[in-house]
Amino acid sequence: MAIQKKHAKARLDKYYYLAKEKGYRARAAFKLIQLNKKFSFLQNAKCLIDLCAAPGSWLQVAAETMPQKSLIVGVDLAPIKPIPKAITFQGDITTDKCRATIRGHLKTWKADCVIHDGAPNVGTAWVQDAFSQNELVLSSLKLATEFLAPNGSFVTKVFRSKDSAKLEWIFKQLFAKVEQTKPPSSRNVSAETFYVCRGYKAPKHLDPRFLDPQYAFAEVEAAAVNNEAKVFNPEKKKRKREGYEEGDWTQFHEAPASEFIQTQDPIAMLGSLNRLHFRQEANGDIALAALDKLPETTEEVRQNCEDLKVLGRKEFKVLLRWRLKARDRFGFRQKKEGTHKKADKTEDAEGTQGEEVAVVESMDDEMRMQEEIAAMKDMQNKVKRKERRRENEKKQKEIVRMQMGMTTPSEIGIDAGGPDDTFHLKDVDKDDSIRRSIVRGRMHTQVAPEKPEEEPVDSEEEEDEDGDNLERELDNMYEMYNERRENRDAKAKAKRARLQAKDDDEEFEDFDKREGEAETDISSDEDLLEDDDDDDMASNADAGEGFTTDLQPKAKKGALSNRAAAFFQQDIFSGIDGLDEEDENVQAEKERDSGIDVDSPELNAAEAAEDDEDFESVDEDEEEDGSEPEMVEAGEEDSDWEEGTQKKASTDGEGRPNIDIVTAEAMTLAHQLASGKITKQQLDDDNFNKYSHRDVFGLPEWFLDDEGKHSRAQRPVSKEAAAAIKEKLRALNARPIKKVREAKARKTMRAARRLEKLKKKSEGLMEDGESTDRDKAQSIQKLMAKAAKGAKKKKQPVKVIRAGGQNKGSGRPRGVKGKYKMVDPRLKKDVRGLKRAEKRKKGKK
Ligand SMILES: C[S@@+](CC[C@H](N)C(=O)[O-])C[C@H]1O[C@@H](n2cnc3c(N)ncnc32)[C@H](O)[C@@H]1O
Repeated sequence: MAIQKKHAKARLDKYYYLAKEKGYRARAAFKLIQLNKKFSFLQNAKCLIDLCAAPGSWLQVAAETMPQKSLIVGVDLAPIKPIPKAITFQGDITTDKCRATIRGHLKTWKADCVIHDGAPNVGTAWVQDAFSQNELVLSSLKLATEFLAPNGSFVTKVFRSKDSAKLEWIFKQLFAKVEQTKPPSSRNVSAETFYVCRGYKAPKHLDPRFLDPQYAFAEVEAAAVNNEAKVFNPEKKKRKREGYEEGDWTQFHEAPASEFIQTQDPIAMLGSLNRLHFRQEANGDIALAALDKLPETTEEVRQNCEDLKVLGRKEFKVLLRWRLKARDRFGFRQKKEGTHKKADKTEDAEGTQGEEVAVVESMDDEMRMQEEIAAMKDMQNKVKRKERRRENEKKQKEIVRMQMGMTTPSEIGIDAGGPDDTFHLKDVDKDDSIRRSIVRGRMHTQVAPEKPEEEPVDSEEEEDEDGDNLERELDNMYEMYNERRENRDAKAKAKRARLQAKDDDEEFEDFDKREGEAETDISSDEDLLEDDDDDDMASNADAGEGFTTDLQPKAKKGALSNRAAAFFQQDIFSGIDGLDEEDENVQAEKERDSGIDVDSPELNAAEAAEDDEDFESVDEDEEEDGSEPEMVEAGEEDSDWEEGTQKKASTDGEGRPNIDIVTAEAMTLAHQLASGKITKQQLDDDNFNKYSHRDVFGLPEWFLDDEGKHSRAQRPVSKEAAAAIKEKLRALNARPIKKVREAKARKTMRAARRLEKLKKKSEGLMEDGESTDRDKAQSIQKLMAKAAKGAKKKKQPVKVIRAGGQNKGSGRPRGVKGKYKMVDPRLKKDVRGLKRAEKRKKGKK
């Protein structure tokens, strides 16, 4: 079964992004918002206690929803960064110390609301998690009973388990109204549910057992016990969720071994008892004494009787055989009842037909069958697992080999695909959205396999789950890495925003409608000019290219990316000097470029070959005779959009394409074409290289991102072309961007103001009749020196911060303003040492 990647992405759902946008510390904020929307417990609360409040999103919601001057107290094991209008402290809600601290903060107040979203150290066994979460709920309820005002509300998270019913029962004893709900922002996959308990009854006396987990969770009804399963399949232990039976408070049960011999239901005894004993009671049990002395009662039998709970199938069999033999000896083997009980062949052979042996023998049959089935299943799973592991290893090796340049991606595609490919590229081509997702490496895309897969067996599911977990972890880590990178680097952020926008068809349509309205997700001019290096594959998909055919010529493209071109077409840019100047320059360069006499058909071929380059062509033939392209590709709309804008942007008055060449490779290629060094046919042939049919299906995003950066066709670059492009870029970079120009203008303005001030002051000095000319000259000189000093802005020193301790993570270290530089502690010490040594050296000289 293919590993699904849906989980990692699914975790970053809309609430995650919404929380980020709204400034909440966790997406959990929406759970409280939604709970409060339904039950309105916050609006009128004047005092609230948030138990298990870190990182503090519930406190944030409470602070903004509750009336001004409310008292809000939050506690958690983890520290909580300060929140306006809330008092927070670190503590364990199960301790008396925490209770005392809350009491200290509340003083004489009573809480109108106690909210609890606690989760223990989740990640161990589910049952354990649920149990300790429920214990935490009881602890929070205990605090609630102490601090809640009569009629107050208690809102808590509960993990659904056999104990949740018990908890509900307890809530109902203490509150007038108890409602269970799961807000939409709580993930469906999560076992959590929320109880909103209103109208606290504030009983004068509360039996402490109510809030004691030992009692509280002990009275759950037991389910019917399946003794057969315990005996036939003792290795498969079921989770024990039943609790104690009414009136049966012990977990240990024993019976005399003689009872086991006499009983008609030996399975039930073996399934329910802990021990079969041979102990003689006061009155004496003759049967037991006889049994004790029987030669069949071997040491092995005795040992098995000691602890039935630890026995396996084999040992149970031994006991059941022993029972039959003993019954034989005592002479109470019974007639076989009914035909449904099969007699054991060996015993039948001895002529014991009609005797009671059915249970054991049928068990043997049953067990044999079960064993066989289990063995077969095991074998099957093992083979599958082995195959899968081998395939993964092979694929991994191939990837490494490919990274080392020892193989081609297409080889990997063939190997990984194998004869039973779960999908076909052509199918994917048919659906544009799927294709785009796949190109981005999103394997969880909804490619519906033609044949529904068989229901996987349990063990397989577990295995896949492991794989999924690993995959999810990797995805999360990659996502976190990307986030950190984006925080540091605005360019990366802009790039991501651009990619996301490209991914969204609606955005494209909208953009089209607006025809050049502002594109807000592009943050800097440089970004606009920069063309994506590493999203080539993605942009190919967006441009409507299929996986199976890449031969159709693409839409043309100018020096600026489409978005950049559209961006700069906005009215707001029309009056800006620099940008107009830029346009003129670009135009001038275009004219210079179009000096290369490139006729369109050749150009088309060149651009078809330049698959990975920033250089695309208009389909001249199509434009002239209006004929339809031979192949209608998926994603046609997008490419239409691209073509439309491109055509407008880059044809001159006479309908000839204006080609602006922005890369050295493209320049080299254009030169080769123009000078006849290369023909269209050769270009076509060149286009079939190891990069042209890259199979990206099933590859994770991080891998594709990296591949996109490095694994691409290397085109020849001539020295002249490189120099020409370099020159062009230099000219482009020489032009200051608007912000720089503005800053310079501000500086000039400030200097002019200072000069004006100086003038006024010196005029005043000159008019002073008492001072001599010399004094006046000196004063004016002083003023000028002062003004000159003021003009020189003090350069802010760069603070050197040691990494480690509190400054472990990314982002600005606490309490540091201005420029800073993070260094390795060792480095800092070493540099200091060097400086000291240098000083010493100088001193000696
Ligand atoms: C899901 S988080 C709470 C999120 C919080 N409601 C928010 O909106 O930010 C669960 C918290 O329970 C806390 N926790 C678990 N056991 C605790 C205990 N015994 N005492 C205090 N806090 C505890 C954990 O430290 C964790 O921060």
